[in-house]
Amino acid sequence: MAIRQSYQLSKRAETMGTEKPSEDPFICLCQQVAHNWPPRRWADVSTVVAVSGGADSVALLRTLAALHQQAEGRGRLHVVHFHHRMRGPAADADAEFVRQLAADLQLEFQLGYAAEQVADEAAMRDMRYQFLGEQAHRLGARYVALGHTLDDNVETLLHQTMRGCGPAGWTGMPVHRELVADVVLMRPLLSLRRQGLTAALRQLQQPWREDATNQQLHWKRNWIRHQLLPLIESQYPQASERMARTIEQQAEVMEVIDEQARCWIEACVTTASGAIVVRHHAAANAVVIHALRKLWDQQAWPRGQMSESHWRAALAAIKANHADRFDLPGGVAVMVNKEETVFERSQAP
Ligand SMILES: Nc1ncnc2c1ncn2[C@@H]1O[C@H](COP(=O)(O)OP(=O)(O)OP(=O)(O)O)[C@@H](O)[C@H]1O
Repeated sequence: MAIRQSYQLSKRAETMGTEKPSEDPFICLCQQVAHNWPPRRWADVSTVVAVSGGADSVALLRTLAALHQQAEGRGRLHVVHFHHRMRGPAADADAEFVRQLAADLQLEFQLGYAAEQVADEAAMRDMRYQFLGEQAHRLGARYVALGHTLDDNVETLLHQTMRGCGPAGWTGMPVHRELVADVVLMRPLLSLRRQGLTAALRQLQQPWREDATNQQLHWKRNWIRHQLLPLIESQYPQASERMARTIEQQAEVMEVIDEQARCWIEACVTTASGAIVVRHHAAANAVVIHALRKLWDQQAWPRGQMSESHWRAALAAIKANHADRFDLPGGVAVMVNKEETVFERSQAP
């Protein structure tokens, strides 16, 4: 299988990089990815490709493998799968599927296991990212590539909006960011629709694994994917692409707010271990609330229980002109004086 695939890919590669979008779904996908992330930027350094076995990351792997082969780069592609120790035999089958796919593509394969079982999605993701970062360091890889698509970003936007996030929750996932020192996390498929990926895989006759949880509508994210978005798109064709553009614009707005928040902190805030002291000074509400979130993170104060109304209370304290005293979640005491507001966290979480 490896030889046949290699022949097919190099034959396809001859037509890649041409300006006109190909009608061949796989070549079209390769063109789009090469446009988003030109192989000359990554083919000479090593990349870890995070493959769950799902359609998106399988399409990512097939595409990067084809482009890498065409570019004849000096770097290596390493296929990495993380086994969460959840979902029993189905998870074993995912790992075996990815191992076999890597072997077919004649690529190196690394398998990691979660040290403990955790059901929480965010904790699972943290463990996975930690493993990916460790592997990238160990293998000397410059990039870790993930298979997130435009659909993932739009689903996140809807999810965050309905949970009442602030403006920071509308910025979506970035195309790239630092994962750990010297390793960049890349999302080469972030501007692409999922259906284009599955069309490419069908055309290649490349199977993928259906995640059992993807089929269960009790996870809210999957309800958004399978129920809500199709309903929205039945009335607003192209709604996903439009929402994706909104995400990009919102990310630009957040850059401005972030810069203003940085200046406001510099001008009005003094911090010490366990305390944030804010001299009263007018600034736009969005800037102050964003600055407070940044300050909470700098202090490593928990903000899981800080709802929008708590941030608003903190904002009102900073803008108040009378003495006051109250508590915020996470053991943060707020003391308002005439000139300044002090946020102090003395007790352990
Ligand atoms: N168990 C895993 N091992 C390695 N990489 C993973 C794993 N789970 C997710 N990823 C990476 O993170 C990306 C996003 O994960 P997410 O859970 O949203 O995707 P998925 O629905 O499981 O799979 P896919 O995106 O491959 O269809 C995947 O595209 C893949 O690159």
